[in-house]
Amino acid sequence: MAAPPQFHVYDTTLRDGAQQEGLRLTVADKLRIAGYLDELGVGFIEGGWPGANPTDTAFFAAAARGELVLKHAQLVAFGATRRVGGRAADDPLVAALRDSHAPYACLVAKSHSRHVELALRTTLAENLAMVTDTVQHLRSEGMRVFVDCEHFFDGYREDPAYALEVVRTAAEAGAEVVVLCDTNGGMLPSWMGDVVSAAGAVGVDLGVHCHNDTGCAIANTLAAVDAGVMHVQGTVNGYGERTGNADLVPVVANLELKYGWSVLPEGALAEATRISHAISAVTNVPGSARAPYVGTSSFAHKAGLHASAIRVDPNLYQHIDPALVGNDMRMLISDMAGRANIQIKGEELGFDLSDRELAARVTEQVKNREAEGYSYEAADASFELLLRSELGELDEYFSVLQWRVHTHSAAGERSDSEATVKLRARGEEQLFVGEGNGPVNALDAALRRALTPAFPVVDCYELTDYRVRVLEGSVRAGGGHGTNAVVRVLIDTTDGERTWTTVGVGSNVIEASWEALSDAYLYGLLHRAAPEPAPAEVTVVD
Ligand SMILES: CC(=O)SCCNC(=O)CCNC(=O)[C@H](O)C(C)(C)COP(=O)(O)OP(=O)(O)OC[C@H]1O[C@@H](n2cnc3c(N)ncnc32)[C@H](O)[C@@H]1OP(=O)(O)O
Ligand SMILES: CC(=O)C(=O)O
Repeated sequence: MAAPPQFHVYDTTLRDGAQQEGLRLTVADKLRIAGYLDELGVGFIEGGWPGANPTDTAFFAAAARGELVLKHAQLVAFGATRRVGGRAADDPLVAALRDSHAPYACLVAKSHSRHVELALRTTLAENLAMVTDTVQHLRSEGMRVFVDCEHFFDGYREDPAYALEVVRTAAEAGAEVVVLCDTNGGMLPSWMGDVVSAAGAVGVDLGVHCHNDTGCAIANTLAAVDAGVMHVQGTVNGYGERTGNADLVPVVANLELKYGWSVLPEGALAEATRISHAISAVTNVPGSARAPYVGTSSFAHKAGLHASAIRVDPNLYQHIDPALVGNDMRMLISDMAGRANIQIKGEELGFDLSDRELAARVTEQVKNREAEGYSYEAADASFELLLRSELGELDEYFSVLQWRVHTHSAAGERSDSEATVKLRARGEEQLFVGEGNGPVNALDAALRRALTPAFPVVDCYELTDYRVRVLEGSVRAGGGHGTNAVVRVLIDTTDGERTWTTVGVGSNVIEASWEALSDAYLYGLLHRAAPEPAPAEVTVVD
């Protein structure tokens, strides 16, 4: 089934999305995001509210200067109907829409009689006059106009005749699409159809704009599509005021993949994951791992039974092929793994685990170690070390003979730490001391110094994240609690090109950190890009 020819996708990430708590966009951010939205292939990009704040005004000015070149999308300037009792032609915010140079304006208009009386503090007739005056004025200035009917669904439930009158007024004044807004986000999917159908009787193209306060924004948007709207609004990653707006990516993915409609340019949907993540990087709001279609967990499989079926056919436990949205299947290793998880993951890492007994042995090891507190799901690098060790393929790049760390602190002074690491690498015993502003930092410094003569590459390894979790009642702690509990440490390390995660478990944070740290160096050495030059001469310090 093809989408109706006039159907289009309208993005409001830069306007309603920016109304999210904690989200603050600069002009440069907005320009970058607009570029990504254009790559996604949306039909319209609502860039902000010119005249309402300097950033949005500057964004439209930058776009008009040619700093934003859109291949697919049309730029829309958002604003409101004119002030009560005034004239659209004299209204400074309406003037800012005209001056935005955007080809389209989208006007928010009140459509709920109680809002007109209480929030706008005017008559129902004056609100209609504000709609007519503003739409006609902008049309006469050459702009194309959409109207967002604020609180339409709540207004319809309370005073259907007035809500429909606002839709009719906007259409008669020249609005091309009248958008029904669930501003407070209180609707349910089964309530949408009747209301949209009633508005459909007006005879103008309708749109829908849903908020997620009932957790139903995407479902409500699709229910409105089923009832005949021709325009869907939403934001990438569901950004927006309170609980957010309808997340546009699952909306378009559902339309393309479930309805079979072509609503994006060919091939664009396969960029959805990259674009969603790229926009998260600009907004600095981490994307949800469980976001439909594009989350890092969207096609991650943990349960053993799932994995065993996936080994036969991945689609037995996936609703689509993840490649359709540019995502990947991931196999997780945990105490819920069965042989199949281990085999799939092992094969992914390049090992032959077809031997059932071998796979069963690794599975048992994983389960036992997870019971002690290890978490392989988050530490792929440690899983690979465990696997290599079980397969007898773990090269001993170094063996640690001894390590210790001291922390000195005096009242009122910053505490300093000193660590000593003694190890054997390339046949040489080395003893190095490292200092740091904490015991883990000192251990890292000592280990790095001890390894550098034999493996200079370690100098470029950098610890980028360090997470500690106290595991109350783990098997290893014998059910210990509080300060007697087992500690799990996860360390992310990078060599500038790839990043890997290792896990350590111990009865204290230093022991756990040491395990995660030394495994991080070992994994890095196993995967170093080029063979090391001949070991430098070793000088023993201490
Ligand atoms: C549902 C939505 O999310 S719509 C988008 C909402 N977004 C924003 O509000 C962000 C940008 N807003 C702003 O920067 C400011 O609110 C401005 C510049 C628009 C207005 O600021 P101020 O002039 O200081 O007014 P303030 O924000 O206190 O009140 C809004 C005014 O607009 C009026 N108003 C509200 N909706 C409308 C409307 N659809 N059409 C015309 N006027 C409206 C209110 O009645 C109020 O009027 P008053 O000044 O006579 O009391
Ligand atoms: C217009 C808009 O953002 C709303 O009604 O929610």
